[in-house]
Amino acid sequence: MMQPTLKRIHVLGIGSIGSLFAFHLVRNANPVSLIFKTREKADLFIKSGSKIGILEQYKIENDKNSKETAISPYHSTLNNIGICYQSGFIAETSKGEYSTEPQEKTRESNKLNSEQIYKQTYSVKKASSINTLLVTTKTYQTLTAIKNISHRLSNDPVIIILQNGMGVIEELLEYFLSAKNGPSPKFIIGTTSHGCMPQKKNFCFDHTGFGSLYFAEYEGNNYNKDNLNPNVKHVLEILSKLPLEPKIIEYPELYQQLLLKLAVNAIINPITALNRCRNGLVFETQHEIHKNLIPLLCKEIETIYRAVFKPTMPNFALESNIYTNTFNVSKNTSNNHSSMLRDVENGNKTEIDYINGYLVRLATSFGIDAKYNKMLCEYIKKLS
Ligand SMILES: CC(C)(CO)[C@@H](O)C(=O)[O-]
Repeated sequence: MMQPTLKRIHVLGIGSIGSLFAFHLVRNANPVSLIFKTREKADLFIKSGSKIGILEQYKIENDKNSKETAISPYHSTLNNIGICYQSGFIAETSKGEYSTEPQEKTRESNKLNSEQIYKQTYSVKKASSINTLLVTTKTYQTLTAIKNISHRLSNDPVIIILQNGMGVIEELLEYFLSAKNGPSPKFIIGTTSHGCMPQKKNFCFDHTGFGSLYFAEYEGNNYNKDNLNPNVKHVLEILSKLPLEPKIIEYPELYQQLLLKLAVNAIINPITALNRCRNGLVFETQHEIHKNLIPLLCKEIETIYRAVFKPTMPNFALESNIYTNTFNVSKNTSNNHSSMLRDVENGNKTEIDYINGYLVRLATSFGIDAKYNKMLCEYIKKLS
């Protein structure tokens, strides 16, 4: 069998989750390139030392019998010793340039613009083509971000999609199908409840909640579980070694995990954004209105999922299980500002169209009126 020709993993979307994964991929000895949106951002990364810092902040039980002590091989090295830095990344731009270490500084002329300063300061090289791409961008930015790097994709890249919300894979499939003679990627879809938040310091993050992590080959790849594509298999092997408790599963099970996570996000994200509160306060009594809304949302989501899975309803999709699962995530990530709250705080667009909006579209396709999800979409859009 032909050996996969995978070299470097490119990460698109250098936010909290992208950085957490890039950090652990490099610690596991995988070559990683970070694709920054702008030259300025790549420049800032290099000036900050070309490193990512992670502070493991999730609670570790000291009890010897506790399962949690076995979660990550990095506990002993990372926990209680403060932030841990990882270097060894290449910073790239979407155009396909990357910068090596600073050359002799020649910044004496203030007549130079930032582009010229950059060119004189760093040696800018042409970046390699992309075989393996980990996408952790915001859902609404993904299609544009992929279009911007499409000239750099190899003929048969493996694209891993790991983000909140749903609906992006459909957009990407449509794009790649319509681009004649373009690359024909194989997709891996992931979902995670690991909590990670940016610190004030550039490129430093708090890993605040040790959650779950699942990956599966996307079924639309003409998935055949007895004969996985060798490149996909190789990438799944790399992902399975991450110290974040990854589980490699089959797509139908992953689809359920995606819908489970979607339900969590459809409750925690808009409620934290509307109340400007941390995840841990979503179920607290001081937020009475939204406390009453949660059971209604759980019921509505159950109705939608019942239509999706008809005639066999999986347990996770029952109203009571959606409630319990969301409650647990809110407690496990209690100190987090949800991604939607952070978007609202920073004046950014939110992912509401790919979370509650996706549920509304799914409901409509079954003739269901998802009025509580619709209401949350309207409220959130007024904020951002
Ligand atoms: C799980 C979650 C709600 C934790 O903050 C996260 O998915 C988020 O912030 O969107």
